[in-house]
Amino acid sequence: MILLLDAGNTRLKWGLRQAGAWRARGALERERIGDLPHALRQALPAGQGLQRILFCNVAGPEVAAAVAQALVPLSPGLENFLATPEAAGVRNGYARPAQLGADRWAALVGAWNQERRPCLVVNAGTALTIDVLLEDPERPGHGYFAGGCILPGFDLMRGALNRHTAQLPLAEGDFAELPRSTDAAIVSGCLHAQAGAVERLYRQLPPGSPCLLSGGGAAQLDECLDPALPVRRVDYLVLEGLARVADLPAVA
Ligand SMILES: Nc1ncnc2c1ncn2[C@@H]1O[C@H](COP(=O)(O)OP(=O)(O)OP(=O)(O)O)[C@@H](O)[C@H]1O
Ligand SMILES: CC(C)(CO)[C@@H](O)C(=O)NCCC(=O)O
Ligand SMILES: [K+]
Repeated sequence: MILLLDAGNTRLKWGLRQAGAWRARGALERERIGDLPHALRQALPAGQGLQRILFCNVAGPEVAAAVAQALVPLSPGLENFLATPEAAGVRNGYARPAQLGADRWAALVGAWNQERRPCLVVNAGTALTIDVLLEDPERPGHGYFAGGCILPGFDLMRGALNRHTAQLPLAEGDFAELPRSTDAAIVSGCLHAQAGAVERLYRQLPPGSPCLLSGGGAAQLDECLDPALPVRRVDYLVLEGLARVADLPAVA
């Protein structure tokens, strides 16, 4: 059994994989990382241990330490997954490839290996990331991460308005094309900004390319995207990419 871990800034997502298939997946709030061994023991078939742990972390050293600590009783040792210039058939176009968030890189690897064609890779989490994945002009059949954007996620956007103004509440409610209340104006303003950025970056792709949407905010964002956009909702895209890397034969 292999354990794949995606530590984001809000939640830790985990997946157990065996013989190329998921045995179990789940998510924990970052304050509940101590519950990870319990969740894993419930999911692991009796008598089965972990052969390998692949850890993708963009949440900093404290979270890394908490995860390592929680896994001591189970752990064969954590392998850190980091962005590299190339992985599993995808080339990283960042000026400094190692600067790219490991979660974005894993999602891009997962996306290419699912789609094998250009796509927009969107993760609506604590941050919203919108990444352009093309076919590599230098290596047909391979993926090329051509660049992408980082925005505040929905909660960060509406939270910033609330914290830094006198009159704006922590808005709740539904999206409206043309809002007529303060709450709707804030909720819709944040979602218009996010959807607009997705639709603008989508212009970088060949017409008809899929837009892969994942993360805790995916459903909410999906509701206000242009219906003409070919959206594909993918749960746990980062874990899919990590699984692809873990399933590869080790480089000698
Ligand atoms: N039920 C929900 N309805 C609407 N939006 C939601 C919901 N749950 C989460 N979100 C939005 O999703 C974003 C964060 O999602 P979540 O807490 O699942 O983090 P995540 O996708 O695990 O991100 P990270 O990888 O950064 O931890 C926030 O912007 C939040 O507003
Ligand atoms: C953008 C986030 C926060 C998204 O989780 C993460 O991928 C990150 O910290 N990235 C590092 C910077 C970058 O990707 O350019
Ligand atoms: K994040």
